[in-house]
Amino acid sequence: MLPPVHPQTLADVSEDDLLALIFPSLPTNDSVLVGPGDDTAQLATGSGAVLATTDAMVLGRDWRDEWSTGEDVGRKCVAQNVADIAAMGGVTTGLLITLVAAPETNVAWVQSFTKGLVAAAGEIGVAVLGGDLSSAPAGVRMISVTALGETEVPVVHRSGATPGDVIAFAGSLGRSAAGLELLQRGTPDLAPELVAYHCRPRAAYEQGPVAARCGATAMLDLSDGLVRDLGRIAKASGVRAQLDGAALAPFVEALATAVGEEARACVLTGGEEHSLLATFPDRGAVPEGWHVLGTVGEGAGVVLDGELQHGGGWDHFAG
Ligand SMILES: Nc1ncnc2c1ncn2[C@@H]1O[C@H](COP(=O)(O)OP(=O)(O)O)[C@@H](O)[C@H]1O
Ligand SMILES: Cc1ncc(C[n+]2csc(CCOP(=O)(O)OP(=O)(O)O)c2C)c(N)n1
Ligand SMILES: [Mg+2]
Repeated sequence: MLPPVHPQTLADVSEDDLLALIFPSLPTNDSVLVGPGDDTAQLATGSGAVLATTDAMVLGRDWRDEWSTGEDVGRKCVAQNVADIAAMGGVTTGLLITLVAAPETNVAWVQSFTKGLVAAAGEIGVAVLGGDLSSAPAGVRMISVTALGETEVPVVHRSGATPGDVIAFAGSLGRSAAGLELLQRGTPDLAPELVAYHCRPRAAYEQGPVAARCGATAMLDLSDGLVRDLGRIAKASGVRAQLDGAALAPFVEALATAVGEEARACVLTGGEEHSLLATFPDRGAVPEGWHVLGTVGEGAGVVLDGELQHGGGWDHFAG
């Protein structure tokens, strides 16, 4: 349990004071040989190889304090990274958390962030191994999370799809983007469950290793939009990804009441969903609970009902 909410800003406390608030609640697991507090952490590995990934979140770009609580941000930064490990077929074992924040940041925000982080990591048995704190100019706050993981099965790359494969996903489509759209319109009450998914995504992490065991030929997690991310599989594999509009229709319809005409764009180009998208050698190999969306053919790019798809999706720099 975290101590009661703190009334001060970071300018009022020392780094050690702040760490003393954070450390007691951090989750651990059996792989942790040295946890937070020393110069590095030490993690035992069973498989002889480590999966490593990192993802950053920046105030104003990845979240707004009017829309997301500290707890939401804590949960989301875990989800983003754990989904990346799952997308290789792996299981996350530990996380390193860097918090860079302006001195005017409330200590209560850091406590709320830690609560979300601890909850999301603890629920899936992931240890928080340590991290770093740094100050920033006024108005700046960012989080960087590094996740470490392992896999008992060979990793699944983006590059293994071949013509004849089936495209499928586990999780949801367009819900995060629809939630963001409602926040931007100022009508979050129209579908609070979509807003909740945007603020606190929880991907089907456990399906990553399942897909790997079922022979997935390529896989990634949907962070920048279905068409853009599928295009990455197509490009890495040297194939054409063929989406079937009829297979996508129910996911578009499910969002139509909340966001109307935008529903299709949410499904095709919405980011931050963190569902797993994979290709399998045939329909029989697609695991239970996965939804088939199309097939892999010869050529390049992504087509929807035969029509080549251009642009859309999230890009930090090109917009
Ligand atoms: N600044 C960087 N230096 C080196 N490699 C990077 C950097 N940024 C991203 N990458 C690598 O580029 C690839 C694509 O990154 P990204 O789009 O962030 O992946 P993801 O959507 O899985 O988070 C990843 O393999 C990532 O490790
Ligand atoms: C205030 C705000 N504006 C816009 C967005 C939408 N947004 C921010 S990042 C992103 C996509 C992916 O993020 P990134 O951290 O680059 O994921 P990666 O591809 O590295 O996994 C999206 C759709 C948001 N979450 N919050
Ligand atoms: Mg990234």
